[in-house]
Amino acid sequence: MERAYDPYENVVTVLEQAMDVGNIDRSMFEIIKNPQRAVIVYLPVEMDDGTVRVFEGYRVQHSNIRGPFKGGVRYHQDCDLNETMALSTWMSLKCAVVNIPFGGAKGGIKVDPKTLSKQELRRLTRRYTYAIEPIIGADSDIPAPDVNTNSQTMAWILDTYSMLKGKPCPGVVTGKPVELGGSRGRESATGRGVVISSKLILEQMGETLSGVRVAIQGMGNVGANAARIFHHRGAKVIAISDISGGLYCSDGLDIDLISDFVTDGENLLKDYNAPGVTHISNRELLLCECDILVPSAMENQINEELAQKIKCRFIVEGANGPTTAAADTILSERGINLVPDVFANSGGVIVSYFEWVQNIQTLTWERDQVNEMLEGIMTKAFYEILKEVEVSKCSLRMAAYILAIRRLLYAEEIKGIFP
Ligand SMILES: NC(=O)C1=CN([C@@H]2O[C@H](COP(=O)(O)OP(=O)(O)OC[C@H]3O[C@@H](n4cnc5c(N)ncnc54)[C@H](OP(=O)(O)O)[C@@H]3O)[C@@H](O)[C@H]2O)C=CC1
Ligand SMILES: O=C(O)CCC(=O)C(=O)O
Repeated sequence: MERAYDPYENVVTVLEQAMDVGNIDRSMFEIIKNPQRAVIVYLPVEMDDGTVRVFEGYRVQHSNIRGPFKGGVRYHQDCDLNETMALSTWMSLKCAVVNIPFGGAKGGIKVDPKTLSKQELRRLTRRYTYAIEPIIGADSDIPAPDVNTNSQTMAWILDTYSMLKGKPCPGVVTGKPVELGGSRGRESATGRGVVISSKLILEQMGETLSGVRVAIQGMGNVGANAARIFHHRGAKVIAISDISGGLYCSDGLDIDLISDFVTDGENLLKDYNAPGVTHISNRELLLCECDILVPSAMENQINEELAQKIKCRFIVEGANGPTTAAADTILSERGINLVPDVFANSGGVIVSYFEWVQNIQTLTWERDQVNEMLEGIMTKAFYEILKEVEVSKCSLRMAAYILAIRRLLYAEEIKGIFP
């Protein structure tokens, strides 16, 4: 019988592969593999009808060796401890790849947020913050948005934490509203980073974004912002999707019109109609002929079976862990270039870093300055990854992992592992 996909098992497999390819001392593997702390919390919440439900939540702190723990909070019905462990590991790797002074963490609550009212979500978020308050803080662990959470969620976390501390603590979360100390450019940063990654990989082939055909799975924070920025930079977004299915137009979709249609969060793409636009399934989107495929929804979207059939030239991973380790090998054999999640979606945490720096120094920066600095950090990291590709004769994913693992282990070594 086929075993169910486990994201943590997947990231551990890739870590092992990278340590072998990079010739890294395997005796250090357990340090990289295991999170420093994994917390499960149970959250009693009063529903609007007066009943009480208890939700399960998590905060996994993978590593703070290079700086405070950092990573988003996800609300999803399939969220569990193993997924949160995988996501926290990816955060440590991501911050190390782009060389920002943060470690890695991730949080989540097992809940389908679409079944809760706004008031119920607020009470749930406040309960969760209360439960993890002892282990978060501007100098210890800094949450941010992830799937089904946003600047509003961060505002609730900020307010609850500040109430408990008896003072404003803006640096405890990033991705909050600009009016509460959020950074300009954070909302669109992950999508912008995906476009920067695409531009950088195309440049290696002597190409530009102009006219390239892009298919994007997921029309949330990452996918929608990436779609908009691709569109405005001259790429042709030919397919996009959300949970209800996808839209396809070989001449390019009108992303501005579609964004307006889905902006309030009420409308689904399945209800969008326009001349020349056809409805496709998420599977058809992943298999459509295009230059760049951007999975920006969930893990485990590109498996072995799909990897054999995918018809794109490049994959740029907007989501965390959308490609399984087995699929990765097949894509590599087929010569499909893949820009890995730990680099491609790092724009969010990079601008979160800028937000945190602004908060602790009581500064506010302009959007252009933020975007320019984001591009600078990503470009530098990309060339470091390319250098590692040459040295280790490996894929971009392997090179990014090798670079990150070496940085994490070097920090362990100079700190002195034992007290
Ligand atoms: N937000 C951020 O800054 C960052 C996010 N990421 C990663 O990017 C990915 C997306 O996150 P984000 O955009 O924030 O999340 P959002 O909740 O904003 O959006 C998720 C999108 O994916 C769609 N979706 C969910 N499940 C499926 C599915 N099975 N098939 C197709 N579409 C699906 C959702 O559709 P619907 O809305 O209809 O449910 C929605 O359009 C995640 O892997 C996340 O960890 C990585 C770095 C930073
Ligand atoms: O902005 C952040 O701190 C983290 C974003 C995130 O969760 C991620 O990169 O996966």
